[in-house]
Amino acid sequence: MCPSVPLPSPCPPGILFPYSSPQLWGRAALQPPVLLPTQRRTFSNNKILVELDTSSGVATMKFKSPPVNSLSLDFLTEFCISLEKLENDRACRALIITSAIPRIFSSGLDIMEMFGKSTEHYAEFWRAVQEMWLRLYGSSMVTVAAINGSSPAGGCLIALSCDYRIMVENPKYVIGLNEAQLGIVAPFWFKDTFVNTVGHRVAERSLQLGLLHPVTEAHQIGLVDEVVPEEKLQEKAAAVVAQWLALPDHARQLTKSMMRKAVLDHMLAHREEDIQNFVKFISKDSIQKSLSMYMEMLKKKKS
Ligand SMILES: CCCCCCCCCC/C=C\CC(=O)SCCNC(=O)CCNC(=O)[C@H](O)C(C)(C)COP(=O)(O)OP(=O)(O)OC[C@H]1O[C@@H](n2cnc3c(N)ncnc32)[C@H](O)[C@@H]1OP(=O)(O)O
Repeated sequence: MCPSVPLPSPCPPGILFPYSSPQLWGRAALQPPVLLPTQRRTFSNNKILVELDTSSGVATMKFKSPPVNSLSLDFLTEFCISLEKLENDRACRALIITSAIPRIFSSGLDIMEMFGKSTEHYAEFWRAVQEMWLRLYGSSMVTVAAINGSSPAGGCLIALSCDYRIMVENPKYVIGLNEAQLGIVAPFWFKDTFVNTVGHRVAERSLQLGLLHPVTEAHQIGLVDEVVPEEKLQEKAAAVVAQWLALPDHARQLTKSMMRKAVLDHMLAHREEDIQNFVKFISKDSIQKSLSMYMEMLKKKKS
């Protein structure tokens, strides 16, 4: 089958036809088929650092928003811009997402964005959360979450939206959709993304109890695909990416799209309604009180 990129015609003499080599399938196949020295392109903002190795087509994205990589409106905006840049870059075929903050992958949605703000702000914030998920879950790149710390709620959603999850083995790290513990509810597309990863029964129990799973348990239920020691994480992520990139991009991408289309389409069809539901829900006094108590609890835990 032909890739969806235009074929060079005629094939230049003296070189292998680029599409015959699995390593050259896909967007990077348009590069001239000569051995190039490793080339790195870096771009950064104050929340995220991205390094693209143009010879392998693999980008590494590091969250670097202290103290806990919470997903504020600014963070989500920078995240979406970075994803868009990589998606539109023909030299990029894969993305590894990890954290530069010790012990934390991401603490999830920034609770302060959902507390004591205007309805307009809630709507803008929620649209940004949706946008992040649409871009990541619908990405045509190979995406691997290299989870080097705890990853509750929205942080877990980022990991779930990737194609593969590798987590560092550490008894202190947890991951899961713990919204119920905060007195809030994971929206249907969080739930669908979770169900597509761990299956209905496991998701139902985990969501209702708002469980944060220790790493070994997360592995057992299929929430993470592999567990590795910290020092092996990047090496493992690179090996997984290489395995996935060995396939023709168009076949992998069409398969990914087939598997995820129903969930993405469902959300797109109900996007505005979902924003209205969020604004109505989060503006309730009882929900604001729950969030306030949760933040208090976090602060007390420290003292
Ligand atoms: C009918 C249905 C309609 C649909 C309605 C939809 C409803 C909404 C759905 C929302 C979906 C997703 C929600 C979320 O993602 S909510 C966020 C959930 N996250 C958590 O529960 C994590 C909370 N944090 C922690 O457990 C810990 O902080 C940590 C991440 C394990 C790190 O622990 P630590 O000891 O290293 O650091 P700590 O001292 O606790 O924190 C440092 C400071 O950071 C603040 N902070 C932590 N997490 C958040 C956060 N998510 N948002 C904002 N701020 C956060 C913490 O308060 C500390 O601040 P300070 O130093 O005391 O000022």
